[in-house]
Order: sequence, then C-alpha cells, then structure tokens
Amino acid sequence: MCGVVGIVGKSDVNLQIYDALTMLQHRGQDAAGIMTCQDGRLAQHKANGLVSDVFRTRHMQRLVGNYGIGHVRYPTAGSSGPAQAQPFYVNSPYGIALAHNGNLTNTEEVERELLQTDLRHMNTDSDSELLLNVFAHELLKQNKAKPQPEDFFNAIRAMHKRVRGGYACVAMIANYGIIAFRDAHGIRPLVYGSRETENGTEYMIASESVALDVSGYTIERDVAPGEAIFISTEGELHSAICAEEVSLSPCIFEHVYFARPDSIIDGVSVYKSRLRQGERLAEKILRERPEHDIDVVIPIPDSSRVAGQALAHNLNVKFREGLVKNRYIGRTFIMPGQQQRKKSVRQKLNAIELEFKGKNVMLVDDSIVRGTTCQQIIQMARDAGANKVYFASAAPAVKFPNVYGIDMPSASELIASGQSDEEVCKEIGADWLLYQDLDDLVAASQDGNPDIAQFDCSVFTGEYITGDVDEQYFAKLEAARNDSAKAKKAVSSDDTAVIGLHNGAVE
Ligand SMILES: O=P(O)(O)OC[C@H]1O[C@H](OP(=O)(O)OP(=O)(O)O)[C@H](O)[C@@H]1O
Ligand SMILES: NC(=O)CC[C@H](N)C(=O)O
Ligand SMILES: [Mg+2]
Repeated sequence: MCGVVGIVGKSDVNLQIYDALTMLQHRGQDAAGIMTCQDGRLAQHKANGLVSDVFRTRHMQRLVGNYGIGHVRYPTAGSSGPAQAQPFYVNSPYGIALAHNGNLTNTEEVERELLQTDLRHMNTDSDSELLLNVFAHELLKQNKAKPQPEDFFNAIRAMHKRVRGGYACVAMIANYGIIAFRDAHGIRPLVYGSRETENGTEYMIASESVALDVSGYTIERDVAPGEAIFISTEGELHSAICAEEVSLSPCIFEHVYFARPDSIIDGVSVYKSRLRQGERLAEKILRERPEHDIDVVIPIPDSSRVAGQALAHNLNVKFREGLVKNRYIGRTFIMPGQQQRKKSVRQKLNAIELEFKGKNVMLVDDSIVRGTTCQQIIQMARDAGANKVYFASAAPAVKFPNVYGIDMPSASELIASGQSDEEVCKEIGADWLLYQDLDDLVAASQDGNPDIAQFDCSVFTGEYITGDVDEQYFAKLEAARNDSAKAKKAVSSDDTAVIGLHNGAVE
C-alpha cells in the first residue's frame, strides 16, 4: 500500500511533496522518492528508508521546480531493493516519471507484450515499471510533437485496456504537467485539492486527504474510477473518464487498517467508519453474550484505538490504554519479514500491568492477519496477570491473498486460512475470539457514503472485484512473495543492482 503525491504549484514544490510524503508514511516504510521538473530538466532522489532518513537538505536543494511527484513504498512486487524505489522514469516520449499505488495482476502478459511487441526494456521486476512503460508506449503511439490533454487521455484509455489490477497513480510529463489516474474500480484511493496563492491556483493529488491538509489544500473531490486528471505546468486542469466500464469498488481494508483515521476516502471519514465498526462489534457482543463479564476494553495501538473506544462506550465498559506504543517503531504488519515483524511487536508495545491484573480484559484490534500481533499481546496480557483474555477483531477473518496492493500474497501465511474461528482462538491463546461480520464491516463504511455500491472485500471473501485473477497468478504470487522468497530476494538486491541511469538512488 504505497502513498503517492503530485503537485503543480506556482513556486518550488519540493518541501510540500516532502511534507505530503511524511503524512503518507504509514502507507509505506521501505523506500521514498521525489522527482521534480524545472525548465524540462528532471531532478530526483530516492532510496530505501523513511522519508525523514532518505531526504537531506542537500537533496532537497537540488529538487527544484514548480511541479513534481513523490512516493513512499511498501512493496507488493519485485524486491524491496533501491532499484525499485519510485518514482520510475523513462525518457521517451517527452520524459515521464510515475509513482504507483496498487498492484497489477496480468504482469506476465504485459511484460511479454512490452518486450516482444513494443520492444521496450525493463530493468526491474516491478509492476510499476511495466505500468509506466505501457503508458509511455501508448503515448508514443499518439505521435504528437506537441501533445494536448486529449492525447494523454487517449494513452490512458489504451493503457486501461492492457493492464489489470489495482492502480492509483501520478505521472509527471516533463514540460507538460502531471496526470493522475485511477483504475476502473477505484480500488486504491486518490484525491485532489487546490489552494489559492498570490500567483494563482496550486493543485495537489494524493493517496489520502491528510496529505492535502498539511499544506492547506482544500479537497476538491476524489479522482473517479477510470478517470484521469491532467494539470498543465501552468495550472490548467482537464479531466476525462478513460476506462470503459467503471464502478466504484474501493478496497475495504483502507478503512480497516491502511488509511489514517483523519483521512476522507471516497467521501467517507475513515475515523467515522472505525467508530461504526466499534459500535457494530459491541452490538454483536451483546447479541452473543448479553451477560458478558468484560471488565475493560483495551485497544492494540495504533489502528484499533478508534474502534476500541466506540466498542467500550457501547458495551458500557471501561476503555483503558493498557498498552503503550513506542512511537519510534513503525507499523509491523507492513515490515518485510516475519522475524522482523515478530521482534518489532514486542519492541513496539508494552503492557501497563495494573490495567490487566485480575481483570477480564477484552483486547481489540482492527484485524488479525498473520496473527503475529495478537499472539504476543495475549501472552503479554496473561503475563501482566489478566484473569480472562478475550479478543475482538473489528474486521472479519482474513483468509485470502490480496492482489491489489497489500502484501498478503500467501494464504498459507494467514492464520485464519483453512481454520475455523475456534481453531484460531486456540492458536492465539484467547479465552474467546470474536470477529466482526462482513455485512457490519461494509455497512460501517457504506453508511458514510451510500453511493458506494460495493467494496473490494477479497481478503475476506476470496471474490476479486476485477473478476479476472486466475489460479496461475495466485500460484506465482505465492511462490514469488512468501516470506522466505522475499528474504532471498532481499539478500540479492543490494546496491550493485542499481542502475544510475534512471532507476538508481545514486548520490
Ligand atoms: O495479525 P498481524 O499479522 O499481526 O497483523 C495485524 C496487525 O498489524 C497491524 O498493526 P501495525 O503494527 O502494522 O500498525 P498500527 O500501529 O497501525 O496498528 C494491524 O493494526 C494489526 O495490529
Ligand atoms: N503497495 C503498493 O502500492 C506497491 C506498488 C508496487 N506494486 C510496488 O511494489 O512498488
Ligand atoms: Mg496494529
């Protein structure tokens, strides 16, 4: 789940892009990059690490120009090495850079066409590099010395026909401007806003509205499914629906875990949908165990705090922050290997004993994926002297791989895959495990915007919104991206793999 941002401003945009990426850091901790353009010359800096580690003053000084794009990466394809940090760049036509959130599902076919028919070179295993090259090839085919917005839209139209999967992107075209586009189902979020300056209107497009908030942009609206928005270097905005069959079916997991609660996605406040998740979970508890003996509700920070508060309130039970989060440890679920994830949970969370001792505790988390967090926290609660340890998940059981930009590639790594709720309860060591019902989870988000007819809930149901993901793809994904395969790739993708020409993080 990466974060993307693009800005067309009236003066240098580097600092605004940096600030926006900082606001999107929760979407990707592996790598960060910024590319800007001034007088047709592109400047870039990208590397592995957090935004605050990747960019030094000397980099920022060189990132000049009134338009640019940025990316924070959480890999779902290829490796996590520096050569796959984004934005990606191709020099023809015009000079294009792209930042992508999502994941393509027909990569084999796209790669074959690009190599054999379009005669283009791929330097990495990244699906984002493929996407950029498809767009570039289709734009080249428009064959315009001075392309107009319609030419960019035509290239996007042709691109939609060739690629499958989830993608919300910003692309910068040197000398022309920035084009943003979202797949036909609007699986991954993308929103744009504007702000007025003395010199005219500035535009920002980003994965989440929090990126707009920090620099004082006002939300205009979400980019619609299949829509492309082009903003010229002069700040003129054009838009067109470029995909044929469009339907808004956003990823429900944004509301469960990925997005920040202060973001508004497709008109839905993530904060409010998490409050409603907690309310509905409370209703289920009261239905199933009206005579429950829960003394206290304790959330597992960070993401379950909001749902936890509503849960406790609606149960009429005390809410206590019995687990303290170390603010210097990032999100554990999006870390690349199980060993690192496991170690980080213990470093990240510590129990306040007095909130557990002798009590019947209900721990609440937004979701249980691999079970790394809950297993350790339940043990921690027992060590702290809890009497009973109950566990509630604000999302249903995660049983199926994600193919649209969340790195859950392998069903065998998911604790609930092929196991009943009772078996999961036993494995995590809880006295009672309660999952949210899917209808309730969907309603919690849908209540915020009834116009959203459906969500992509594939990790819970195994039904993929694009309807075209074949068994072969799952098998390939599982083989390429299970934890041990990723560990091997990490070892082999050191700096020597970096090509300084355009994909490198060279100094
Ligand atoms: O079952 P698991 O595989 O452990 O995955 C689920 C856990 O991972 C996430 O937390 P994370 O630490 O990534 O981020 P957070 O601070 O936003 O809660 C999520 O909020 C759950 O706590
Ligand atoms: N999480 C994402 O959106 C990942 C984008 C892209 N598939 C990559 O691996 O870099
Ligand atoms: Mg968590």
